[in-house]
Amino acid sequence: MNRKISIVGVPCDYGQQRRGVDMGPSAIRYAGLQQRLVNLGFEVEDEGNIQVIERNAIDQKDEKLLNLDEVIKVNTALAEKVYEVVKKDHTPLVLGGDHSIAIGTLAGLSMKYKNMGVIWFDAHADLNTPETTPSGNIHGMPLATSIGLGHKRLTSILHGEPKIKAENIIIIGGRSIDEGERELIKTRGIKIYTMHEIDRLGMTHVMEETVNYFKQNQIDGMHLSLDLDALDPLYTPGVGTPVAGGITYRESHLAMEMIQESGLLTSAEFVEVNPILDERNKTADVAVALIGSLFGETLV
Ligand SMILES: NC(=[NH2+])NCCC[C@H](N)C(=O)O
Ligand SMILES: [Mn+2]
Ligand SMILES: [Mn+2]
Repeated sequence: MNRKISIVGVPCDYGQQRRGVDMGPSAIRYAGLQQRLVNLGFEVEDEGNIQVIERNAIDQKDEKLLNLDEVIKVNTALAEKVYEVVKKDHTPLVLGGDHSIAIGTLAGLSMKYKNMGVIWFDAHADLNTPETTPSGNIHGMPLATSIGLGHKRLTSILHGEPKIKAENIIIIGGRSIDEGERELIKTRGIKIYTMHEIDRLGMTHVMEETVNYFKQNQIDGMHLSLDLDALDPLYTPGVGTPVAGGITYRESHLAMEMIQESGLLTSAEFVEVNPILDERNKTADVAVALIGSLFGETLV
């Protein structure tokens, strides 16, 4: 990982229907992100926010994929930005916004990494397609999109190839998986550690297996996409789609520390922080604490 980090904010809430997640980047910055990274010895460049058109100005069209045009616009701009960041060899740290922004992040990263491993830390699998989505919300589709499944205009952002390989995905924390997603997990052989495996094996074992698996696959980069709803809502109440029975604060820190220890990490994104639903910025505080561990903070 390069010691120069580029922060990119994406104040996008078009991938789902609750307002407020567009304020995520601001809340995470406010929680002390930059100083935290500087204290760890990183050179930090805040690239500012991707421009997102004000939601009030858009009338909701009656469409199957909600706000498709806006999601495409944001993700195209983000993909180009992330590509710029990796071209100058900086480590991208992307702040959401809802999880639809992973479409742009992964597209940008795919320009540099051809065999990238992706850790999808999430209560959900985000593997829906226009055919299987129960909601029409594009934040439920970024993983499917990135392996080349879904609306052509989404899968062809930046280039027409799949952005990542299904066998290079590991979902951690899953506990709300839709029928169509289950099918894809089976047919595509996508690796997933649900809460069942986390309870049964323990987070240490899950992370050891994750790191070993990626080493076996000879990945050329590793991206962490962390949806704050992976944690139990007890710790991160400020999310739009909370699911009970999640990862604990301690387990999530351990996972971050073990990713850091692996030395494989090359980029990260933290998404779904919704300050309107939060309690005194608790969820953004957790995001920044996790980023601290991910980038090398230790207890002593
Ligand atoms: N990134 C998220 N929080 N995604 C939640 C997705 C929920 C549900 N599976 C859907 O497709 O609508
Ligand atoms: Mn989620
Ligand atoms: Mn998600």
